[in-house]
Amino acid sequence: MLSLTDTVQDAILLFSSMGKDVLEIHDQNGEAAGEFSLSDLHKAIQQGKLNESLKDFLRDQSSSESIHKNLSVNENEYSKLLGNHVFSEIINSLYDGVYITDHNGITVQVNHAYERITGIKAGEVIGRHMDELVKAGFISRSVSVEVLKEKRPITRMQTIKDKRKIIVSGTPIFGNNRNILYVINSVRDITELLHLKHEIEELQDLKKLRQNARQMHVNTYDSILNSTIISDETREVYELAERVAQTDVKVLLQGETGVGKTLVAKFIHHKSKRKDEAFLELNCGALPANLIEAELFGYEAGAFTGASSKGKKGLLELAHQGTLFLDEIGDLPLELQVKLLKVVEENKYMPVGSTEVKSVDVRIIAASHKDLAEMVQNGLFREDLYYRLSVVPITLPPLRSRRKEIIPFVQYYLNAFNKKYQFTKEFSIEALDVLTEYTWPGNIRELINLVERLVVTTNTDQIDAKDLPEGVKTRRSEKNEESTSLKDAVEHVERQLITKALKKYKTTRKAAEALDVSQSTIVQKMKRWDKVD
Ligand SMILES: Nc1ncnc2c1ncn2[C@@H]1O[C@H](COP(=O)(O)OP(=O)(O)OP(=O)(O)O)[C@@H](O)[C@H]1O
Repeated sequence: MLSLTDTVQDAILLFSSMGKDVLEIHDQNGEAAGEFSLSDLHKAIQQGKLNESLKDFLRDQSSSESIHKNLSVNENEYSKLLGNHVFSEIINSLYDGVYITDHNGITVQVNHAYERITGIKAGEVIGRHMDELVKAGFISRSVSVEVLKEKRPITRMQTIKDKRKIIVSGTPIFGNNRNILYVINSVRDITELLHLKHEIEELQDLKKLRQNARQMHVNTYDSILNSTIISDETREVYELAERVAQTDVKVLLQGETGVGKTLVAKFIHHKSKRKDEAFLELNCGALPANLIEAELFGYEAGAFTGASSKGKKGLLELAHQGTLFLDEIGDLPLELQVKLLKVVEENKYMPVGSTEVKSVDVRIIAASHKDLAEMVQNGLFREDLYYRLSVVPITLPPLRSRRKEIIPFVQYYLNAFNKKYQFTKEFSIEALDVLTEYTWPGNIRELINLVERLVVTTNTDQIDAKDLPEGVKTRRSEKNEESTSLKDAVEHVERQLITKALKKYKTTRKAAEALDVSQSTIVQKMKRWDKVD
């Protein structure tokens, strides 16, 4: 499970996650090279050798053990010692907890550190048998009892109340005739250590994210799109958009509000042969039906009350040879859908109040945040129009499922607003953490607005988690229940386990063995994740 070059710290995490007492160590060829036990870990912690490699640590131990002698002492001397107040003072001055039981498993002494670490008072346990204390729920299992049974030193990692993790090492003290007189347990709280290790790892992840963010800024498109951030998570979308830009094929962009549909439409236009002609936009959800009709198809002079006496050109005509982007197409009333179908199928239409059929050469890109396929099923959107418009459907995922992009977006817009308002603000790591966890119902648009607001309203150079709006802070914890499907959650766990195993074993074959799955399962999953990334 471990390699010789791993450090003692790496072993702590593995012990904690695997719940084992002994872990195998492998050399660089994957061959078994020894074992690392909980009692080795305990020694390493006591000797402050957390950053030492397992190879160095085990080498040092074997040389020191060879000079270690087993002391055997008279029983009377011990019982005198235990009652002695100098001895009590000595053990009370230790930082680690000490718990002593006699040969029957009855508690005879505990020190202050033990009380501090476990919250259990000496008066509650002294004179009581360990089995009784396990039954009463003070501890989950007794290392002393195991030592008495097996007559050898034993070390265990345990979880006590408040989910604190402790490491307990029990050592038997033998009398002259090799019978056990006492068991001395030393107890160390390693919760803090584990915590620190997690924090270090999280910081490293964050650092990597920031580096990626920098690379992504370089990786932008030119001209109008030089502010487009294209991450691994959206690269496929933009690559597809670039391919379809070469032809006039109809594209339907789908995704929640603010995910970047308009930007992709502009991107297609600017990558197409129409790039020097107009790109016009109509939000079908923003106007009543009659006005949409007038806007889109134009009207003849005097076509309706209030119409301009000169008539008006419609967007279709104005976008001739260019691109017309119809946003929120799902809101287009059914009667106008018929008219649009004629444009899409024949490139022909009639302005309002006119009998003249006009021809037009325009590329139409439609977008919707509603599920058009479902609308078709419910009779709210024409099926023929749906199929005509969605020859190439492109779906933009919500920001909450493109988490790797959040920090790059935040940093990018932070720079932009710092420049605009002449500030040099920065986000604290905690604030970035909260922003990464947030659900972003308004997606990138919401993120841009929030960053601008924070840059302008905070009065220190560092924007901290406490400066974020309440909604952002509270919606983070709801996120998992709200937006993670069971499938996503399972995939997330699978991915974590496989990544960890690959890191450890280096080859898919060995990782597969460790996880008890076939090698092809791992390879297939990795291929799928590669695509998603
Ligand atoms: N990849 C990107 N890089 C940088 N900014 C982006 C990116 N994608 C979107 N944005 C910005 O996010 C904001 C919202 O994007 P956009 O207007 O394209 O979303 P939308 O999906 O069309 O929203 P709606 O459905 O509400 O019209 C815009 O300011 C846009 O410039």
